[in-house]
Amino acid sequence: MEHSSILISLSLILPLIIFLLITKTKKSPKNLPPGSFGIPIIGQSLDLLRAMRANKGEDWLQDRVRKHGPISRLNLFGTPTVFLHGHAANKFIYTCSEKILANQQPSSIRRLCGERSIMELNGEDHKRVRGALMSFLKPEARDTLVKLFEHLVEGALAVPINLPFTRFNKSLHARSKIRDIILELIQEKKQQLKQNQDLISTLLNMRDVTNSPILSDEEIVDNTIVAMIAGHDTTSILLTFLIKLLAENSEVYKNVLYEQEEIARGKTSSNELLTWEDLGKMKYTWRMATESMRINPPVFCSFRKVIWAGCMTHMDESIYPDPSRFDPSRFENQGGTPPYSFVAFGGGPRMCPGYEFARIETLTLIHYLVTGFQWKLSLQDNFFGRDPMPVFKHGLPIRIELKK
Ligand code: HEM
Repeated sequence: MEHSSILISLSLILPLIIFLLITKTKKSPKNLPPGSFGIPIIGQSLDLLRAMRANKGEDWLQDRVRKHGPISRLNLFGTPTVFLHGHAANKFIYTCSEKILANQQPSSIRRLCGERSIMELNGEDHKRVRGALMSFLKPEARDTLVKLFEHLVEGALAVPINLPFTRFNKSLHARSKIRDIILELIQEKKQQLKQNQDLISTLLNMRDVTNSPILSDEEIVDNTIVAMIAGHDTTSILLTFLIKLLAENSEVYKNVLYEQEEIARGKTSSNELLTWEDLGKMKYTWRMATESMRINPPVFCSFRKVIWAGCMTHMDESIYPDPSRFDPSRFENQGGTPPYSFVAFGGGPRMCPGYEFARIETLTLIHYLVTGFQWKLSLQDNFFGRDPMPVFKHGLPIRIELKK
């Protein structure tokens, strides 16, 4: 072997030997939960991501619970962390003070969404930004930039190694382009001084008692990115599941159609828009959407300083008997269900501020879809994996036509 190749081999193997020696000789402190942190930075990330892409994320976490119990340590997406499981964990996380469990995302999400995004902030800063976002989330929001956001989301749960051709590197590039576009929009909107037409002008126009802007430009950039990610993929994946469900389950379709046609019949013309009152009448349709999110929650796991998959309570037999059965009537009377059992939108002070917005989008789309169109799935065998959001392997091709 040539000298140069020996040197290259040594430089690759030596760090690994040193790492193994260190981890062998270093005793883990007694008060850490069971488990291990694995290889630095990578830890168990690749294992979990592989399981999620095969839609086996829940099984992977269940195995962990069987092996180490409901609390264990691991290393995910560049951050040594603690995994918590179960209904008691949901209750603890959603109700405990931020002094005990401050919000902190894995470093991949932090670097893609920004240091000043709502998901990183705590205390008064969190309240200020959340208030600003919530005051916008009443009217409608949407924009272009879809492709860049797709790239950005792909790297949200990834090992945060920024080397050329890695997913994370592609996502960071997408973030930097999105940041430039949003900064340019901020400058444009500052000159136009238009009132609350969209998310950015709403955030720009917000003033405190001294008439100073409530959010800095960087905070507007980071939180526009979060609102786009949190608001786009979540609702669109819910709608994808519902379109599939309605095509496959004739009983559910019949009930939804009956409810929506009743509402359409109450209109004097087909151009008359839906009202708040109409949305309130769509009780069965929302129960169907809720049951769909119970079985297939769009958001699989969340992070504070710990990671937990709160939605695993959705499959707890003692809370939801025969949990794999699709049954919207479970949500008719919620009296007997313990709090923090259905957590598709999270809970506590960090519960999804887009809940109402997502409900309006979903109910409105389903109304116009079932009353105006009929459709069939083009593919029968189609399964989904999480990447990190649920994605159907072949998309969801459908044959759709106007109702006669
Ligand atoms: C079906 C639709 C949706 C689902 C299932 C969903 C789910 C969630 C969940 C589980 C959380 C809490 C995560 C945690 O506890 O760490 C959350 C937070 C959040 N969601 Fe949603 N969401 C949806 C739609 C939306 C929409 C439409 C928007 C905005 C346009 C939005 C904006 C946000 C924001 C900004 C946060 C962070 C809140 C904070 O940290 O205080 N979401 N969402």
